[in-house]
Amino acid sequence: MSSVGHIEIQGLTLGFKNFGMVNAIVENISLSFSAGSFTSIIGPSGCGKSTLINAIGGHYKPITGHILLDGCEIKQPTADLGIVFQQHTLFPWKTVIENVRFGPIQRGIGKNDANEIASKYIEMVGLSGYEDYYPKMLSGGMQHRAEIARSLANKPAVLLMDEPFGALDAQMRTTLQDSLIKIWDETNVTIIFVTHDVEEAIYLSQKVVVMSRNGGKTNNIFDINEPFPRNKGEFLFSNNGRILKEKCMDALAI
Ligand SMILES: Nc1ncnc2c1ncn2[C@@H]1O[C@H](COP(=O)(O)OP(=O)(O)OP(=O)(O)O)[C@@H](O)[C@H]1O
Repeated sequence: MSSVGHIEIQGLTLGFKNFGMVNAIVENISLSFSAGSFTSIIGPSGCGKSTLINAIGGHYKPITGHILLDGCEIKQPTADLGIVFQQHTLFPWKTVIENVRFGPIQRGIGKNDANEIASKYIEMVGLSGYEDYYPKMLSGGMQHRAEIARSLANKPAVLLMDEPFGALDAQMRTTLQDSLIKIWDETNVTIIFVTHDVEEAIYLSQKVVVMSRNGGKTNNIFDINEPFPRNKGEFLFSNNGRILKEKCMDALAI
């Protein structure tokens, strides 16, 4: 079990100012993500999933309430909070290894050590041999792998993922899902994963949080008590898998 990466959300309200008025998106939610856990967040479009994940990443300030990482208030983005988005954010003018070692070098780590760190995570995501490729020379799935390696190279306590596999075809998605579970197992990082795909949420996570249409309420939280490693096909079509899927779909319809 990991000792770092515990996120605690207390009475959180998030919103945006429009014409001088604050429009609350997420209202008074409280949630806990234990250190080293894997949680998925699902919910209807526009309910505030991305807003919440960005706030956990230190990009939005709460209107009220608190977001704590291991007991300390999150006030700004830090290396402890890695974020992977659906859209690619790799530097196009840098190679894979230059992208991945960027964070460590920014943190003052020497080039040789940064290369070693980068190589470790490039290998972990299955991109060995592509170190000197530029992003445009990689497929969409490979770019996602490089993004994940770049986040992991900062040794974050928490990895926040906002629909990272949303734009990929089904086969690539399954491959990356399996890679992610392996990476989670190897790193013990806390993962908070936003997705539209109920099956993806159930397959990957220990817990699924369903946000509601109004005020992003999180009253429906389902524990996925299926041991890892999971067999995707078997689990999703098992009685347990089907019941969980139905429960999530019902909660989404509220
Ligand atoms: N920068 C912003 N300024 C004003 N309103 C915003 C801003 N960002 C998001 N919103 C609004 O906040 C609400 C929630 O958006 P958010 O992107 O968090 O939803 P979501 O659940 O992630 O949606 P989707 O599933 O479609 O990605 C939306 O109504 C959106 O218009």
